[in-house]
Amino acid sequence: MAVFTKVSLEEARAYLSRYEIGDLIHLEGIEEGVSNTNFKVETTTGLYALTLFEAATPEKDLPYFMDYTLHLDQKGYPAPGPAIMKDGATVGRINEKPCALIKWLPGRWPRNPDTRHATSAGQYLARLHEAGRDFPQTRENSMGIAHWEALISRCEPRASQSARAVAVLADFRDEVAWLKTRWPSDLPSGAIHADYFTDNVLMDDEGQVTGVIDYYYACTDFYAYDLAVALNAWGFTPGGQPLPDMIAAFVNGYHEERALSEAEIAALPLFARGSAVRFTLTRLYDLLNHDPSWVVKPKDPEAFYRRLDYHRSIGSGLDYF
Ligand SMILES: Nc1ncnc2c1ncn2[C@@H]1O[C@H](COP(=O)(O)OP(=O)(O)O)[C@@H](O)[C@H]1O
Ligand SMILES: N[C@@H](CCOP(=O)(O)O)C(=O)O
Repeated sequence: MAVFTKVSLEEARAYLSRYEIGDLIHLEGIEEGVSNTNFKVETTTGLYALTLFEAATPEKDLPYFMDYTLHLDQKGYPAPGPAIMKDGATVGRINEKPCALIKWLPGRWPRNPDTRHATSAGQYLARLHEAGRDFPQTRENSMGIAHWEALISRCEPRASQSARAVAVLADFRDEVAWLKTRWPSDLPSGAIHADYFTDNVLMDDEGQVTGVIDYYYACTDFYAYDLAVALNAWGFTPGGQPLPDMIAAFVNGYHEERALSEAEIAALPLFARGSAVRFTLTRLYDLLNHDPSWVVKPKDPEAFYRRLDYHRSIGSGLDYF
């Protein structure tokens, strides 16, 4: 469950009075999610999500996230743009937590995605990149390759309890060194989502995207890296076995909307390896630092580590198509 911070009806009413969005009808805690506290809010003018940002989301970056989603929303992309307060602000505070009221988007994330879902998701990732092309702000990828060695170092002290974790981190020392010598420097780049997982893409009953949420890792990086993150999320079983048809459906959906260059296609296996390292590392860090009394269950790092074997076996980016 993800209501880390409670909000009473009185507190919600007082906060919502800063907006011109009518009167509060209903406030409901959302159990899903692992990072932030979310509520579904119904007012006399419509539906919204109220997010209270917990420690995982840096407060200093909230203006970037709000401006980016507002930009996408204004371009007609189905992103949850923030509601704007009477004084022009988009970020407020409830119970000492920074918070924002954002648009509620229709749809449900696909629990059992098939190739139809993957094609639509691929198309909408490409549209996200196109819609953000003229977004003028930048944000460094705080989970990008420049940070993986430091993340390995932060995992190592606690990893010594587990022979498996020690072996994975030793493998990653070599892997990151190898990736760094080959990482491209001049591919098309811009605003990326950086966490385009199935649970962040809302869809209708026909498997078509209705909304893309959770922009709290958004940053400036290569578009093809964002695609590789998404292929790792959509193209494997929950346990980490590859689903080549899903990978092909996603990548072809993307390519239809935004044609990938030869250099971007060539970089895909490298980016897919890097993104498998990134998510294995953050999941491992969370697992090693998990307190069993916490309600949120840590995600499985092994499932992401297995993806690395698959990408190491790929000869060319064209093999994903
Ligand atoms: N703007 C929104 N529109 C519709 N549903 C939303 C919206 N924001 C959050 N949700 C719902 O809340 C859940 C958790 O939100 P999410 O942003 O993924 O939380 P976390 O960052 O904690 O993982 C989502 O799976 C979705 O069901
Ligand atoms: N998608 C990441 C976890 C990021 O958490 P979120 O709750 O902010 O989406 C993973 O699967 O490791």
